Amino acid sequence: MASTPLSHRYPSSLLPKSTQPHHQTGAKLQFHRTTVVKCTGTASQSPIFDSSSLTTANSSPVTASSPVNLRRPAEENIRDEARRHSSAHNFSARYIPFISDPNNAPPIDESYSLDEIVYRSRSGGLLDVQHDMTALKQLDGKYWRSLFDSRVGKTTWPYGSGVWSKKEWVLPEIDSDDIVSAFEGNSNLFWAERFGKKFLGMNDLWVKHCGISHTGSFKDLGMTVLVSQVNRLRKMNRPVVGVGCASTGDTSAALSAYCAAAGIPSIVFLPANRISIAQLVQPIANGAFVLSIDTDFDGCMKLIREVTAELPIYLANSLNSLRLEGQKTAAIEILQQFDWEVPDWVIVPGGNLGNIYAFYKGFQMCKELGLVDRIPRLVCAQAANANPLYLYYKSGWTEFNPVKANTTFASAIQIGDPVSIDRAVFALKNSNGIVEEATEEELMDAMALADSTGMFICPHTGVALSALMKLRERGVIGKTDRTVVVSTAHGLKFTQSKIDYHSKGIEGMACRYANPPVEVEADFGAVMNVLSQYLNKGSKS
Ligand SMILES: Cc1ncc(COP(=O)(O)O)c(C=O)c1O
Ligand SMILES: N[C@@H](CCOP(=O)(O)O)C(=O)O
Repeated sequence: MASTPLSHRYPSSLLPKSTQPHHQTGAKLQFHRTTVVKCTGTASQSPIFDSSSLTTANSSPVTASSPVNLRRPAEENIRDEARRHSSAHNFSARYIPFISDPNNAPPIDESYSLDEIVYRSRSGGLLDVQHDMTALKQLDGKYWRSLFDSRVGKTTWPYGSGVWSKKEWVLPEIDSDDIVSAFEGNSNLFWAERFGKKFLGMNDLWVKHCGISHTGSFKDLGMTVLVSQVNRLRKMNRPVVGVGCASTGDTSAALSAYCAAAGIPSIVFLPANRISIAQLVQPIANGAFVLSIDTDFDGCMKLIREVTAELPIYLANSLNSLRLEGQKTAAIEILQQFDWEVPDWVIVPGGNLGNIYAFYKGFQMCKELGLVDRIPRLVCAQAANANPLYLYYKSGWTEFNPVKANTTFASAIQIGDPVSIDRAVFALKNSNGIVEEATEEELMDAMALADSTGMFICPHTGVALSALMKLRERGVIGKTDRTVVVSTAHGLKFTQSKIDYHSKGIEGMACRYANPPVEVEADFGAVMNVLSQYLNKGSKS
């Protein structure tokens, strides 16, 4: 646990501004609570939801007959407006030790306020954010579904974000004023019609495009939560001089962007020459302090853990369970996008393994709170060059050994010693899950095939699609099974790998689906020749 007395050693310019009036510095927090929710029943009966209100999610009741003022006063911005509509609830959350075997767990006598700076339990294990489920259960599944549905696609602060539209389940106690958001989430759930039909004989295949996002990856979902909490801690005058992470390129991009938006210093440790140029330039452009270190991701992770134990730099990797609270909203969003029908399978590419647990947690919370009656089966897909979870799974969960991760085109999951291994195993065991792997050729071919049907995916999504292809081939995933593949980053971050593939420039790889450009003279006849050759081949459907 990082402690605070180091603060006096740091320049005051790096320390947070003075305490805001609405915060206390102790563990118990004070909010603008006007009423306490005691009701059960549906959303329309609750003080935090009014179905007749066009500006839903306000606490001030607006009935169908009330005059509804659709525009806020000109001098007000959306934060001011949110301040006027302070929510009323009694929801809360805290850190507890992560329990991998609830049947054999001792009673929990250890917990921490989310306002404490703590990443590990007393025994050195992982932590988990535990919500007050009793309070959340005072409202039924129908209520939560209506509330979340009412907030989609609006500009109401902060609910216009796909993450903060589920605020009560994420960080219930944070003041909306402290939230740092780019209205992330609400990402497209793409019906992969042509890919599904052509290559898999499937008609109900979907790709959740989490990478079509503010910084181009799913990391935005977790980072808005973490940076918002840091913003709050700094307003509480906690000595957080900056926020730091080790990264394979996406966590660093998200961290630097959200910190820049909030005016908080960010420090990123990157493995030298192991991330794409697009990912490298993101933190540079956003003003982060960028260290390019001559080691791999696991080496960077070790260093950042040591550094954050010494200095008041807040750790932003998914070891910090706050991140997963944001990431889990992608699972809730998938259910929402299917009108609360549960898909059969969800396939997630895995590296440091926080995300697979976040998906499990999101689905499980929806089940526990009555929004749905089951959860999907989860598949975690790894690159064969960085496959410690796959090997563990294949051993029948008997022996886990970290590996030395080899170079992979799926560079963001080149991780050999995943921090969240216990969380991932828990998620897979409790969802009747499966682990698959993909070789470099398999993942690059899958990416090329997906792109040829109109997507533009990253190699990690290629890993997930390749896992799907194998599971279809073996008949594990059926033709008509509703299946969601989670796309984790934007393909534009990984153009070099696509260039290498399409120019057939990868040693030892056939690049069977390469589509290189044809060089031709600036001459009508020459152009006509190549066109007629192309057209005679017949356009492949
Ligand atoms: C693009 C991309 N896909 C997948 C992953 C894997 O996520 P996780 O580390 O949570 O397993 C990462 C990061 O690790 C990533 O950046
Ligand atoms: N792919 C990640 C690796 C670190 O994962 P995290 O979720 O633990 O931060 C990255 O982009 O850095």
